[in-house]
Amino acid sequence: MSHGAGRPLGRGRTRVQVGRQAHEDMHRRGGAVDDAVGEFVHRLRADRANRALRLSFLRAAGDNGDLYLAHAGTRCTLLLLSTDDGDEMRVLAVRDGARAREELTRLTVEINPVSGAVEVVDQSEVSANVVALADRSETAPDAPTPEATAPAPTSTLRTPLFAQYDDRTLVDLGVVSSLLPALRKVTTDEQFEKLLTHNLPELTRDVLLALRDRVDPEDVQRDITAKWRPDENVNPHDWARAAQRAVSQVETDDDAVLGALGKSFDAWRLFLHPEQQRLATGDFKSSAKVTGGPGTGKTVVALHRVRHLVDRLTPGHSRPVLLTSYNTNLALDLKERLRQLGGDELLRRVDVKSVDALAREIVQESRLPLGLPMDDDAAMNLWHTVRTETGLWEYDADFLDAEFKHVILAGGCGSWDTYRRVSRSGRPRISPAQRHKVWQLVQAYKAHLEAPPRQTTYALIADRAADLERRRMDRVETQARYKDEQGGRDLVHREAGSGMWLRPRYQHIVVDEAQDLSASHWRMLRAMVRKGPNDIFLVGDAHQRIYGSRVVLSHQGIEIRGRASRRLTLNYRTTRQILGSANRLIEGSPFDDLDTGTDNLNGYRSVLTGLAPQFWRAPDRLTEMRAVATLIKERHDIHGTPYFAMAVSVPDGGSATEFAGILGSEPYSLPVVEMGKGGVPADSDAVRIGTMHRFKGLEFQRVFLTSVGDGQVPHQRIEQYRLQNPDRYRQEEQRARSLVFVAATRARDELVVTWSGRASRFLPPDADGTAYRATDLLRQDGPPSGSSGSNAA
Ligand SMILES: Nc1ncnc2c1ncn2[C@@H]1O[C@H](COP(=O)(O)OP(=O)(O)OP(=O)(O)O)[C@@H](O)[C@H]1O
Repeated sequence: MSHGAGRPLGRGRTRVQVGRQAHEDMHRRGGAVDDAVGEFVHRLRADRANRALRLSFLRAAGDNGDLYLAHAGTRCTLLLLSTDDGDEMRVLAVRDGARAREELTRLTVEINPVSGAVEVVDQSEVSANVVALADRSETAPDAPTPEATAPAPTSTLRTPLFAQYDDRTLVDLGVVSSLLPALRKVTTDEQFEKLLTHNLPELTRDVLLALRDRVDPEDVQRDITAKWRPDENVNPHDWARAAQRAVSQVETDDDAVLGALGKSFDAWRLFLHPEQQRLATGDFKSSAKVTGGPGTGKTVVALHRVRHLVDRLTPGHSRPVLLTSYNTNLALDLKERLRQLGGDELLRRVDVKSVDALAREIVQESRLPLGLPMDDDAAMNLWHTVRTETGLWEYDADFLDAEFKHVILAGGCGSWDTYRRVSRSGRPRISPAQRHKVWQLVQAYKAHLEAPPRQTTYALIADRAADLERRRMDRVETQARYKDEQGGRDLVHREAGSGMWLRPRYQHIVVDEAQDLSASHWRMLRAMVRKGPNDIFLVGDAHQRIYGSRVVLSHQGIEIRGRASRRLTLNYRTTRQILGSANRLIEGSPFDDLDTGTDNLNGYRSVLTGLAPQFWRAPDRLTEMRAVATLIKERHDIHGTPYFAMAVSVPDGGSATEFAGILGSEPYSLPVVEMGKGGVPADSDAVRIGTMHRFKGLEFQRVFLTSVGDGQVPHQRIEQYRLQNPDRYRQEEQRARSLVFVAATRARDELVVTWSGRASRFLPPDADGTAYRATDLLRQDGPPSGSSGSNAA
């Protein structure tokens, strides 16, 4: 049935949604288009009959939907889907310029039978691009492509890239059917890359990339397609239902849509992957855990989870939800991102703080003598002092510190007798006699801390806080039992003398970067929330563990069962090229799943494509630093990258100062800022310089991973353990790999790796031979380093 002028649109308010592809159209076109669409949506909501909107009927979509074109200011034209007689409208695509109307008219719009999403494809533009490339290779068969320098056979002789999959298979996997004619013409990787530059539906893009990487269709079905299936059957002709189904769209109310149409556009505020959405809004019998490689949106899920939990609270003024993380600067970052998601209203119901800050507050609140907390460096120095005083040189400070935190405190070892028996699984082996010596060292360490002026460490504070919270929770539970025995009468209890209400400290706890928390932290958190549905929700990745040691959550009373443990695999931050190099850093090493199992990065992938990482080799350190300065200056001056979007990672604090000195002085004079514990002011337009530790959880457009030389990464001091203590050696090596992995995966668009002397063994074996030479870069007549250049990764 067709409607000459569409179903009549009565007056009245309309619910307006903006689809993901339309958002991407806007994002690609920039701020003015965002503003124009925002203004249009605002007016459409108020009255769809407003003539100034210049809505014109285009064609019917199935039996219960209509497509309209509309003008948003003078800047752009929109394609809209109207259902329910105009009560529901969805912006499907946005174009600007003189040919906008024509471009929108020729779009194919269909309901994807797998996901139920309304999807848009510009068939003619896609075909034209693909065909143009095919023609080029026919007329110039010898022209080298980036992938192949051998003469290319003409396209007529080539087999289409996806020939082995029939149409049915592709559509069943989720590929939008209107793309198939163009897809069948794709015979080279170059054409495929071109196809990917189009604003394709997310599922289609992901499936095609997986098939191109030779992933078995059955695995694609399980790992990708299945995650997009809604809980109901999809009717690909029911446009009204499809419009309501808002696949992966988490904000459906209009104010939220409008709010996001500003200049601070961030897709994650509006659209989650269906798997992310399921996790953020799921109902779990007890705790839940989300793992996944860097950039898979774990933090995004954690933030949405917080909002979901807050939305379900009864109104009040308290803060019953805790959002916590290991680092102070990350906690600050989380607070800011939470504000972006739900404004001050959301923040008012949430405590956002680092675990150590929280532990400190608990101990302070108890009024027990706390002692002055030492920072990590001072705590480490104290181990050096104790070793010197006792003459027990056999154990280094790193080992002792870890043994103290991860065995003695984690195991609640208050006496030699308990330490003698405690399990040390996962720790380097030591004999019973050695264990005794370690115990002596620990006693000396504690004696130092207790001597006036009393001092303490964050590990001890967390341990003390965990005990205090455990006792508090015991009392809460005793009172609850008493209340039950009294027939459920609502007793108002107060802690004798303290004036504090006796109730669990939080209703829900959400933890980011969970892999770095210690056993004491988990004990404390466990005791802050009553065991029950949705108590603790944690996100983390053992591949990125750079502080703590393995903690088995179930041993800390945190139970995660069946479907409450999920892994995210789609990276939204880093290009496939960068990810490929980063993944090689940790390939083959075993990692845990934060519980009793193991984890891996199977299926971990990115749908973003970009440059291969660049490798630069320098004969000495000064040349390396000058090369980095030159590259940064060029990215800024020629490619327009703001300074704040670039970061330089260094192995230690001393190198940070050294780099800052060279970059900041003549002839480069670049604005630089060192990344400290408290982060960096967001508005300072300066290149960030920091140790790899500081890069955790952050992201930058371009990352310069420096000093990745032999003896520096991993540090040569670990060589002493190679023969003498192989367990320790493995641990140190794994941590060093994780650290470089974390730093490398912060890069969004470009990763530049530099070193002086010989390359680190973590880099590809031919790195020294294939890397660019920093000396060429610094020669007056040397070649430019072009951020579009690439070399072997
Ligand atoms: N569904 C989504 N749509 C668009 N962008 C997303 C989505 N999910 C995450 N992102 C973006 O991907 C990037 C990485 O997200 P996030 O920081 O949550 O990842 P993560 O898994 O916590 O990473 P890491 O472990 O490396 O800290 C961010 O830029 C975020 O905005």
